Amino acid sequence: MDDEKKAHSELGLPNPYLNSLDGDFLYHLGYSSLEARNGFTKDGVSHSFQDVKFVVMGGSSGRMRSFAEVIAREINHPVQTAEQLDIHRTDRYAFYKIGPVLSVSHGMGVPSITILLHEITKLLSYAGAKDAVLIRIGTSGGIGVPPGTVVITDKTFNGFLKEEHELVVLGERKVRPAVIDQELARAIQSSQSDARFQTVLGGTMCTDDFFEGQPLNLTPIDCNISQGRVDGAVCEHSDEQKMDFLRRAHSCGVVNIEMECTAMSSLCRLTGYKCAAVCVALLDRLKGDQVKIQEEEYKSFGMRPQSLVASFIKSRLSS
Ligand SMILES: O=P(O)(O)O[C@@H]1C[C@H](O)[C@@H](CO)O1
Ligand SMILES: O=c1cc[nH]c(=O)[nH]1
Repeated sequence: MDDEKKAHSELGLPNPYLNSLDGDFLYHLGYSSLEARNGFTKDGVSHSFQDVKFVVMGGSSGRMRSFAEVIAREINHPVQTAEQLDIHRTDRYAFYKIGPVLSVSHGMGVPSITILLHEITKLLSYAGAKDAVLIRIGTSGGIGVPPGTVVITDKTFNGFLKEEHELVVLGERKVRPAVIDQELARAIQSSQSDARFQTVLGGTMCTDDFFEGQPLNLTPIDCNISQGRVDGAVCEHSDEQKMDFLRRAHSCGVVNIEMECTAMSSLCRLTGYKCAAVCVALLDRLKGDQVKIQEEEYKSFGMRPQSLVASFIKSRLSS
């Protein structure tokens, strides 16, 4: 085996340079490869990342704090308060460890989740937790599904309605396949224990903006409207163009729109980690753009992906 292939296979990540690093500091998480391998101490107690089986991620720090306490209760973890479960070292990402579960915030959009995914998959790989599963619990705009529906993603699309993720590396456009694990998506759906809400398996479109569209200007605007809202500070497309695009997306199987899924599915495919996206729809975009949801409803909708993923993790841990 040549040196490059050997380096790659030792860590299990597709980067031959990693093995020659003299220690790797995961700057945005605040942990080092040494701590990933050997464990770390918090409040005088030793912890390891080697036992991690699930990494649950979501945009906001409050949601991930809540999920830390939800999953602690579900799996009867000896420690149940967010303060005790909190292992954050930087203020970039909220970070909790609940036995075999990490609960981590990822911020909004592809750049923010991408940084987390690079660092968290290195952390898992250094720790030898190669079988860990990554699950995003989020909010989204539905297309043709009622608000409150929980969408478990079975296909991830970019704003061109392709199952691809695009990025610019060294001044060149790179296109990577963005495919998601079907068996995992179905297993999450079938683990639902709370029958008070609807779930659907369906396509999720990832965009680089909540309002207009992608920053890339590579195609005519009507091919690339993305979330296509007409209520941003700037809007250069018409409401009719928006509706045509949303209907076209729906006819391709897209049932919700968010801002992270193709980055996650394409990076996980390359790093070898299984991943899933479980997002509640806050509105039906075929009926409007404004998210006018009341606070109580927002809170209860936000708990749905948490409840579903907690049931899934509980069932996996007890099987
Ligand atoms: O996980 P969250 O609720 O942050 O996911 C969606 C996609 C964007 O990050 C954000 C836009 O409101 O919500
Ligand atoms: O419409 C929406 C709602 C939540 N998140 C999104 O990205 N879009």
